[in-house]
Amino acid sequence: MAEIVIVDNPEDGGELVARHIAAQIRARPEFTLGVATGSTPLPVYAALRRECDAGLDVSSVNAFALDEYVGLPDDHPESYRSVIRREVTEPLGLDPTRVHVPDGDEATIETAGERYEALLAANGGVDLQLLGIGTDGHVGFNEPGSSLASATRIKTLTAQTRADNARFFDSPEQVPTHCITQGIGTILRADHLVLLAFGDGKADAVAGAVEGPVTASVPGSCIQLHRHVTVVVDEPAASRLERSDYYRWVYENKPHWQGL
Ligand SMILES: N[C@@H]1[C@@H](O)[C@H](O)[C@@H](COP(=O)(O)O)O[C@@H]1O
Repeated sequence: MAEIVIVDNPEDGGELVARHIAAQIRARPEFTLGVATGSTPLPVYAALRRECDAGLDVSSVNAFALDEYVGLPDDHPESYRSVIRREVTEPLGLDPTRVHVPDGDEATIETAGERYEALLAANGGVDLQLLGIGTDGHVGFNEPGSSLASATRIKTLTAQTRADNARFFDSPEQVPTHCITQGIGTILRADHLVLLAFGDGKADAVAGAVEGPVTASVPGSCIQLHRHVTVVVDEPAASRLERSDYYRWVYENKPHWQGL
């Protein structure tokens, strides 16, 4: 079972996860962090930045992003390459040559998935993968129906995801129709998955992912197939979990020697 941690607010969730990541980096400086875009992981990055300001050395940390839009120029402010640079690489002071984002260039898109898989394999994989979840249950950009064994590849975004992400663009029509995303099979190869979700808009997706059947119709339910998963949610996002009292009890009675 995944460990479900119900926190008072996103900031506490960010602190908890960042403290764990910082400890891992201190133990092994060449740590590989799987980074995600979206608003959900921002409190983790903010807390990690405080760790860096307090002296955490991240010069050997590698980072791999989950996904990218197809067809946006690299320097478009909403390309995930730009978002990761602005929200992760620069504030944390990561070495940009160690930060990787799938290549969404249309001209070479046909081989981009294979190239990204090869890069991940050459790096030895991801140690800890941060995940948000879409309101439709997607992880990365694996929309409902994505194969649970999928590798990095091109996907067509759903109308729901395009509507959700329209807030980042001047108009809804500007949201790209296609993306390249690590597959669910790729994500499941990371050593530790940390899925975060905040707000009641995520309550159904969280309930489906944690307690629903494992199904390609709710890609987030893939976490049930992984041996080491931590789900960090606030009360509103946890509100549709049937066993939340049990999760709280488990967390409160966790042996002191067990980390995240
Ligand atoms: N591709 C990203 C996902 O990786 C992210 O987890 C999700 C939720 O975003 P947010 O955290 O802003 O709710 O939507 C985006 O479309």
